[in-house]
Amino acid sequence: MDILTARGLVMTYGSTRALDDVDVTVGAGESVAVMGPSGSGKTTLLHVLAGILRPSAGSVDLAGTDLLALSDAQRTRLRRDDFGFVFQSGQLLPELPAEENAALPLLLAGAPRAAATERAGGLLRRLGLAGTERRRPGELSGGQAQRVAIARALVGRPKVVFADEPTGALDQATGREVLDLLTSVAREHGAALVVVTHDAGVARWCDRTLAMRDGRVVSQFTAPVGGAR
Ligand SMILES: Nc1ncnc2c1ncn2[C@@H]1O[C@H](COP(=O)(O)OP(=O)(O)OP(=O)(O)O)[C@@H](O)[C@H]1O
Repeated sequence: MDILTARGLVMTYGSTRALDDVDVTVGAGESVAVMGPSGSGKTTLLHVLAGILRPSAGSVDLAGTDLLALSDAQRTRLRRDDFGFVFQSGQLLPELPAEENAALPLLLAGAPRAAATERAGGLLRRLGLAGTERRRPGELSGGQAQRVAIARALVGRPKVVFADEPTGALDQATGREVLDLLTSVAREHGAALVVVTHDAGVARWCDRTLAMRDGRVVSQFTAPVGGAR
């Protein structure tokens, strides 16, 4: 079953066609890597799929809901409830311990603190961060901070997690570890994943890789069943 379906996406900035008639579908629980040279439209695609940017043309449907037909307030709520986000560098709140950073989406949605931090703590431990729950971001390594950001992206049980170069600020070995965890934990939680990355090795962990060039999807690769997982 497809959870996210985008058709005929066009995004123009003046004379630049950042997206040029892109069709994308993402299955429920599926992980999709988006690759391509700088300027090929990867971030624009991610932002349009996530309802952050409104395309010049085309449609985006999340499980039967037309994202572009929603009001700004409805779209903001849908983003909060159904989507999780991981950015290049975690964007954690420096004053809050790891556990509360990870619990933030639940706390902002009004969940009781004990239940929210318990769920966040469980995710942090699954991500190999047992013992760091009370540390603030400044006391974590880059790889640890990104794992807190992954916990935060998943804590609200989103349908789709969007990650834009989530390992761009990490060395390659740490980056691969984090990407491996991101894909496997998203899979365990039944969340689909759309991840923009420059790391060609990422295809090992994702179900499918889209290659972009000049605003178009020029090829797609499906990972061999049972691949390197
Ligand atoms: N806000 C904007 N205003 C004008 N042009 C933009 C804007 N955002 C993106 N573009 C242009 O759209 C094209 C696609 O940009 P995008 O950031 O999506 O590419 P990308 O593949 O993510 O690149 P990178 O790997 O460097 O992050 C580029 O030519 C870029 O200059």
